Amino acid sequence: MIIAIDGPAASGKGTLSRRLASHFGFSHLDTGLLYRAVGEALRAKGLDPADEPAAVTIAETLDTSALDRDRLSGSAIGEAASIVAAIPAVRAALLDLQRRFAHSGKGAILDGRDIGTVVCPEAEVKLFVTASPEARARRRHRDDLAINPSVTYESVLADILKRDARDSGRTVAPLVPAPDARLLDTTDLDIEEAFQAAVRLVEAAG
Ligand SMILES: Nc1ncnc2c1ncn2[C@@H]1O[C@H](COP(=O)(O)OP(=O)(O)O)[C@@H](O)[C@H]1O
Ligand SMILES: Nc1ccn([C@@H]2O[C@H](COP(=O)(O)OP(=O)(O)O)[C@@H](O)[C@H]2O)c(=O)n1
Repeated sequence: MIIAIDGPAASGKGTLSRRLASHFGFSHLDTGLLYRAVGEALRAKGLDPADEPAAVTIAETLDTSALDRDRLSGSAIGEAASIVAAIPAVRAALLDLQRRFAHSGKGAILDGRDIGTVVCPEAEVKLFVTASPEARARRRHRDDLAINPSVTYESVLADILKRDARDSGRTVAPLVPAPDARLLDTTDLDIEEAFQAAVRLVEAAG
């Protein structure tokens, strides 16, 4: 079984995916880390994330064995990820490994922006996880404060809105719910409530 989980920044996709993976004994791939790793590699070389040939070369030779959310978190890398993610050849270079992961075991959960629409349109379960921009910014702000105590809620909200607009407005694999996705709005749900709601949706899909 393949479970596709898509949604905007800080909606709770990763938290939900990890819990569902452990509950159902499925493997999990956080596909945002692929784009973050490409963005971070460009930054580390002092290159512009919009440098298309360099971004494509990095994506084609990416070492996916060492993707670490802690190392790749942060809004600057998120922003770079969103810029490289709008380059069609970068997305093409990362597609095959995502599809192989999805079909590699008895069950896989992938979370990202285009899992239900492009990577795994055949997924048996598709969830589009969302929450109000303010709720998402509050959550991400709490996380970011641990790294940078002076970061403001307003700047986190602005970053999230800018990234969502770029992700939704790009021509290739935009952030949009698959027509057959179930919507899960977590604005007024805590982590446990969101998890229980997701389990019900997965079980209802068989
Ligand atoms: N339903 C929820 N209620 C409150 N906080 C949540 C909820 N879901 C996730 N979080 C918290 O919000 C932050 C962002 O969640 P995360 O799973 O990383 O989102 P995403 O993967 O969509 O970017 C994390 O600190 C997480 O613990
Ligand atoms: N399947 C995916 C996953 C991420 N991405 C891009 O990668 C960026 C970072 O993704 P992420 O899932 O790590 O971001 P957060 O939701 O954790 O903030 C997104 O803003 C998208 O631009 C994508 O285009 N397609």
